[in-house]
Amino acid sequence: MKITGVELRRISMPLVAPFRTSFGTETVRDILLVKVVTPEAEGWGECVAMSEPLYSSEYADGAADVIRRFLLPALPGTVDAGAVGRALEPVKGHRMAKAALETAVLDAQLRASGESFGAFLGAARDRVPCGVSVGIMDSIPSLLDAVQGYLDEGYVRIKLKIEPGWDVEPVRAVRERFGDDVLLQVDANAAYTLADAPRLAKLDPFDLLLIEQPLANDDLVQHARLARTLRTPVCLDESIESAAHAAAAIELGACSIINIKPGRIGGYLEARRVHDLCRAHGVAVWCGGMLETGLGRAANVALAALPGFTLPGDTSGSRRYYAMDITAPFELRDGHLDVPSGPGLGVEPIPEALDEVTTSTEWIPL
Ligand SMILES: O=C(O)CCC(=O)N[C@@H](C(=O)O)c1ccccc1
Repeated sequence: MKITGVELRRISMPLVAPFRTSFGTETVRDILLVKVVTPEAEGWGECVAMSEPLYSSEYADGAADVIRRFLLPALPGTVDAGAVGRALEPVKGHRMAKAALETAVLDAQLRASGESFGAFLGAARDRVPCGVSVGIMDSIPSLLDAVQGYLDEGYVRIKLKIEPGWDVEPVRAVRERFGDDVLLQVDANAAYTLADAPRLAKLDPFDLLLIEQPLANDDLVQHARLARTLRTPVCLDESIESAAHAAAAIELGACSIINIKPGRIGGYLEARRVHDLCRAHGVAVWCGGMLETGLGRAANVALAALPGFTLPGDTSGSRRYYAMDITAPFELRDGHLDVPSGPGLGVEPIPEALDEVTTSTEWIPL
């Protein structure tokens, strides 16, 4: 496709409630959107980088800068989405920025050809079961109220954020209140060290689906040592930034489940490669979330419909995070979200909603 130009747009999306993790509390999501304009169609990509480099080394201002100064100049005049990754290889890292640009090119291409994201990626289902991520709360009673509300909404899996001092007790309280049949998992966001292994082993009796990213992002060897001591399966998130990382983690026994977040991994094409690799090794995958708007959510729901996504993902309804989404809201139905079937992402930003949350736009002609 010949790219006429690219719009970098920043939006500020207030969360319906503070979302606390082991690395900070989000109250507003500052998001970089990338719009690729071609003669045939426009395409959208949502950069999942946070406003500060606390989840990973990337952050929204940095992503905009690297796209503006290095990624766009690296794109050939006419480009196919499958060639974007190769064209951007000389730039090291910046996977979330690359993912947003590649996704926007892919979306434009698919809108022009009339193919949906799900059909292109190889979706095997037309709806996906939805889990929900529950932040660290001020008290056990407020946690139980939140979990009750999400179960009432129909979520099929509960993920609890944990950190030292908020781990065994909240898990025990949820099990005691809601029973053993609720699908339950925890996410530490790298808040522990190997010295905490005895503490993490106290989670084993609660029959958790998994414990996500207990240790440091860059330490597969220690995760492998920890995995050998725990009964609860170890799942990696931040540690897996490519198919090569996934292969190394599987080889080392560092995890038995992987959370696939296309932005973290460098795009939906690499995410599919991780999916395919894991499926070949019998490693279950599920689709993670980064508080995406309906644009990123549409792409994630399409990805989550691939056959190897055998665990419910963090593909929640729009209202989990936003009172007003910038697209038509994703709404849970019987604990599932429908995979968009229209061309490309299958959703469009609603102009009025987008204008309301836009804090800056920048047009870059190519
Ligand atoms: O449902 C969602 O989109 C959020 C799921 C979630 O918990 N994301 C976590 C994570 O570590 O996976 C996160 C939150 C905020 C920022 C980055 C990551």
